[in-house]
Amino acid sequence: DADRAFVVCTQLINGPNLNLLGTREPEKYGSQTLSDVITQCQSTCTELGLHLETFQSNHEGHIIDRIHAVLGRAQSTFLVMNPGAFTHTSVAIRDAISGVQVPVIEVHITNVHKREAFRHHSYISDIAVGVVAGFGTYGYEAAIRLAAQHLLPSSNKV
Ligand SMILES: O=C(O)[C@]1(O)C=C(c2cccc(Sc3ccccc3)c2)[C@@H](O)[C@H](O)C1
Repeated sequence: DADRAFVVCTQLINGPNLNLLGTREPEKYGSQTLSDVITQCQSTCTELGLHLETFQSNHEGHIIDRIHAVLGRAQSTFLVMNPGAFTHTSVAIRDAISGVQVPVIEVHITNVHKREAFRHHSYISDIAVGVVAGFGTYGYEAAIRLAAQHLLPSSNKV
């Protein structure tokens, strides 16, 4: 029916070093690999009737190209993004997000506000819908569920 035509796409974007997730510092970043995170996100998206596309890069420009590319991929898209260290450095990624005008939920595995001072500022947070930080890799699933509740037209028809 008409509702089924409404495709909502979750774009999961991970930044530098996150390809190595789960291989070191489990006390900080947990023991799940990025592949485990993607599997969990796919399961959550399937449960919520969302499409999922995933991307990870250690290169700022490639992340920017991916942000540009999400335009026109679906009738409705939102970004779940862990920019990694680019969170604290990249005006260019901020500008790319502003340019595409797609809602973003910023995710951090660690609570960046409990870490070094240079991690306390984000170039993304004030243009994001919201931020999930400090809940480990569950933060990704939480962000998808929050997006489904807060960003998508209400699915309960009266
Ligand atoms: O907490 C995060 O998710 C964060 O975005 C992730 C970061 C980060 C930093 C180094 C490595 C990794 S990923 C990783 C984890 C364990 C072993 C190897 C790589 C993420 C930080 O740069 C950020 O300040 C915070």
